[in-house]
Amino acid sequence: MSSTPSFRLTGAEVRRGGRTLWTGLDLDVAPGEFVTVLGPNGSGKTTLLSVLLGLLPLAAGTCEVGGHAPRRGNATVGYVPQHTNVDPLTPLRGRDLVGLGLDGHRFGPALRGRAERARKVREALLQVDALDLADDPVGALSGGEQQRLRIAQALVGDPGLLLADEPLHSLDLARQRTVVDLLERRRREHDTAVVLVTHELNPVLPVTDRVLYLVDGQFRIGTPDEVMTSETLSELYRTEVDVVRIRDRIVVVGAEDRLVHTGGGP
Ligand SMILES: Nc1ncnc2c1ncn2[C@@H]1O[C@H](COP(=O)(O)OP(=O)(O)OP(=O)(O)O)[C@@H](O)[C@H]1O
Repeated sequence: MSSTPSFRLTGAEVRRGGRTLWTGLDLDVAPGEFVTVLGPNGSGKTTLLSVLLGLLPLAAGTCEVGGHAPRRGNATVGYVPQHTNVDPLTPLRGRDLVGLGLDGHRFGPALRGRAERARKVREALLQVDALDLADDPVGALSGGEQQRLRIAQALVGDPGLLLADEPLHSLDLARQRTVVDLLERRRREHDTAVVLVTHELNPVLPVTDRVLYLVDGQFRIGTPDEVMTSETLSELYRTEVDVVRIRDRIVVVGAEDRLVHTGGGP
């Protein structure tokens, strides 16, 4: 395993709309590590991804991605944005959407030819079990089908770091498992670090190395066993929260108006 972290945040602080979302965040993520980011709406989970994508400067501290300052269009970073449905009239086929993952990183012109490009797109489609969607108009696909294409788009550039914002959204349980297995294989076989933002911990619990839990400017980082305890979450939420383990699932009770990752999952 390489000694350069996939990314490193040191004393990181982010402000948005005049509000400090979090401050003093130190986080080194190793290649191949799987980090799950949890927290209520507005706690700054997506904002963390924006920082790593070079879209938002820190208000304080430092951020390095692969040993360098984050920058837009970094070919080594794959991104699955938060889900929005594609306009039904968008004239894109499945394979075109996936191919944008190459063009967006300016890989397109460097590829030897159309055959090589087509091979990469096909490989990415295969990885998400979506080869049958290659020629379908994207706007006519279901939310879940579009989501699988987006994941293929993020993988087509062969990223060393994959940032995924609620990638299980609108997938049924079988597809959720397919995607989680895919991400797990990706990090194991290619050493791709994965940062996954979600409201549903349980589907990714078996593959999660560490949890970053953000609440109202406070955060905790650690293994799921370290972070997902009644004591730690009660501290974070500043109210009594119970964390209960039922078989291999974790259920959080006591802050239902703010917690949305209770229940659900396989
Ligand atoms: N472009 C922006 N300008 C100003 N404030 C913003 C901007 N984008 C997000 N914010 C604010 O930053 C805060 C954090 O947003 P962010 O999207 O990171 O939260 P989140 O934890 O991902 O939430 P959710 O679970 O709802 O997706 C919110 O209060 C949001 O309103």
